[in-house]
Amino acid sequence: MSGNTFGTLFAVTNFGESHGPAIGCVIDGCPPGMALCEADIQADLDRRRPGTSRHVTQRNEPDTVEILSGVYEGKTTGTPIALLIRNADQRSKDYSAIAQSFRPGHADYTYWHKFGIRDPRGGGRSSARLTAPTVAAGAVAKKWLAEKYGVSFRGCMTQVGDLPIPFESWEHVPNNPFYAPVADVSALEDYMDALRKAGDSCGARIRVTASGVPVGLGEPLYDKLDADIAFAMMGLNAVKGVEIGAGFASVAQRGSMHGDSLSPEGFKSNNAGGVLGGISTGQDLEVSIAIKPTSSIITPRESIDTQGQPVDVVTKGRHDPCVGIRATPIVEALLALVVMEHALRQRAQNADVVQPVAPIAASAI
Ligand SMILES: C=C(O[C@@H]1CC(C(=O)O)=C[C@@H](OP(=O)(O)O)[C@H]1O)C(=O)O
Repeated sequence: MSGNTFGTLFAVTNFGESHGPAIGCVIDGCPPGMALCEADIQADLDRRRPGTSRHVTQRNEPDTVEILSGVYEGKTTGTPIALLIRNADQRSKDYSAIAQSFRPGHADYTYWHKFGIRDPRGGGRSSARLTAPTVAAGAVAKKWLAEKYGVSFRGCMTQVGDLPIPFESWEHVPNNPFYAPVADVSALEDYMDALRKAGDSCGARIRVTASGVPVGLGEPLYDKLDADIAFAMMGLNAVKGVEIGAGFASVAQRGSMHGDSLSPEGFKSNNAGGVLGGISTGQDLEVSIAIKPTSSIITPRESIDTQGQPVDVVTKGRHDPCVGIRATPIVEALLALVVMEHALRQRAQNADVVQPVAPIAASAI
């Protein structure tokens, strides 16, 4: 294994580089018989694609998906589904000045040492552009999970840099370029405009939830549902932290408060984030991630070149001052891939298990 395939039963192999001819993925293990067309996938790709506001990279990629295999007469056939997204707007000369040096905080340094060779154009394989195939695969998983179990996914930005974003309503999320759950995003716009002017970057916190997840998904020990969620999230570029449910706040909670009380009507809180003992409770899965500031910035920084000599690094080109702004659809897709994998496992092992007590309905909290 070389780290390019996610999942076993629903295995997604990602390929390509930011400035190569195309990027994409092959999904092996999608159940047959599901209606699937490009439009089902394109909607999520359009939510992630670059160049859609002044707050993100100005690289203009249509990110049009082509289904090359695995679908016949509009239905999945159970064979590998190959999804292709052509690169259309590369500007590789922006990278010539830093081809022989390392951007502080970037994978340039580790790729060079690991492989002894790297494609420096647009970050090559380490580019955030490689999140597009993840979103495409996630859209396929989301569709199957919605049709089979009624699972739905949504996410939002809850902090940009040092500016917390209060939660007002999910309704606002599709109406602004930040995926912020607030009606008025002027404070976020001002924050990002000032940051861009300063030639700097910032991090973000993203929340993602899955609703309607059946109780019982996950494994007791090494493949816990929450462990796999953390594994998936840490596989996303720039992620430095993952929280499930109350997360780090649970350190300061008392047991009398943290444990979610049960009633015949449902759970009374969701500190567990929808997972107990590595297995889904039927409540919403609640995940938050911390994304670091983008490493490609125009502010000069101290570094070294490939000969070990000191250099000042200035990154030219078209970059996201906050990669978190476009992260929400990616994080939803990753959660969908994890739930898909565990839903297929559960179907394989426990489809005939008779519940001694019917699972309680997910609470309305
Ligand atoms: C193109 C995308 O984002 C890119 C992510 C990226 C990086 O280094 O991660 C660098 C930039 O690429 P380039 O310099 O090649 O234009 C971004 O524009 C995308 O998300 O589709």
